[in-house]
Amino acid sequence: ASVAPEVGSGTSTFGGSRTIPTYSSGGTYYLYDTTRGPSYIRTMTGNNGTSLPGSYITDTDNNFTDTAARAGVDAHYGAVTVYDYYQNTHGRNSYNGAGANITSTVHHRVNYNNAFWNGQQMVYGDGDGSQFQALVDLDIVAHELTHAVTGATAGLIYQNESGALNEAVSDIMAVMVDRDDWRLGELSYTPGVSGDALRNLANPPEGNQPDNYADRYTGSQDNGGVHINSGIPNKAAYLMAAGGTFRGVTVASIGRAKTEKIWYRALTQYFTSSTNLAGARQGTLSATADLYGSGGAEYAAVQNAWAAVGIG
Ligand SMILES: CCC(=O)Oc1c(C)cccc1C(=O)O
Ligand SMILES: [Ca+2]
Ligand SMILES: [Zn+2]
Repeated sequence: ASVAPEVGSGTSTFGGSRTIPTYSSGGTYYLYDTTRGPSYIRTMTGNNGTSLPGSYITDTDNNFTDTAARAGVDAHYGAVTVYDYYQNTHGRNSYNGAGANITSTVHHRVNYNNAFWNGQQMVYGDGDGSQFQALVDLDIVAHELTHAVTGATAGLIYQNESGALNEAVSDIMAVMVDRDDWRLGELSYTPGVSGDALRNLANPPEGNQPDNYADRYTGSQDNGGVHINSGIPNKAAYLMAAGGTFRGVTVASIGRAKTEKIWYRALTQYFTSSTNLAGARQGTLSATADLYGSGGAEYAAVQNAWAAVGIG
């Protein structure tokens, strides 16, 4: 058929190749998926300008190897991977739970060290080549799409403690999608330096974040420290999943699978727009009680994890 969904491939920014869903029409191939819940999941290029969504990324065959296509290949791979995570792990059909279409745009602006969800779509910069290379690491894609999930559910206000929780939810879901580690954005961050990451949920201070409530930032920078204080709930989530003794408190590991279920249920059933970090403790405890009861190892681990970071 000259118009059909296809399975294609493409070269990744980070080396190697990705298998990606594509669409062909009249011999032109597009980064465009029609095989999942949404009518489309599509990845566009901003051509290093500011207009959105920009233009389609195309190829004359089903193997996207052009250098200019690499960021698009990764963003597209990430978008469908994160879609599948929410559908398969949490039974959620797209960020709104009702199959909303997903658009991503890469090559936004010039040397842009940012990635964001603008309320309608995901947008990715190329980085300046020093602080970042293309910000299309799977962790980052999952972080951005989770901002959309949060926006469609709890709507956590993006400032002060509710904003730190908003950021933490995005980081926590991101490390559950990119399940190999507790680091965030390591492929995109500082291409000239190996072994570092944008943030590390196992050890937030590595990313200049606090890992306990007493050390929280109370200033006005960064919308009241949303990317700073997220280290506190991030550390709590890490302790729930991996366990450990921290600041004199021992937390028994409950594993990643239970931890992601607890946080997803807390986000979608208990968190509201004004939930602060004390409210995050309460919401995750309520979610744990719903899922596993309030007398078991899971509930104790959640209690201890928050206590270890100085909350509750
Ligand atoms: C892990 C992804 C991330 O933090 O993206 C951002 C960057 C790189 C700069 C500013 C804001 C964000 C964000 O999405 O919070
Ligand atoms: Ca990672
Ligand atoms: Zn964010």
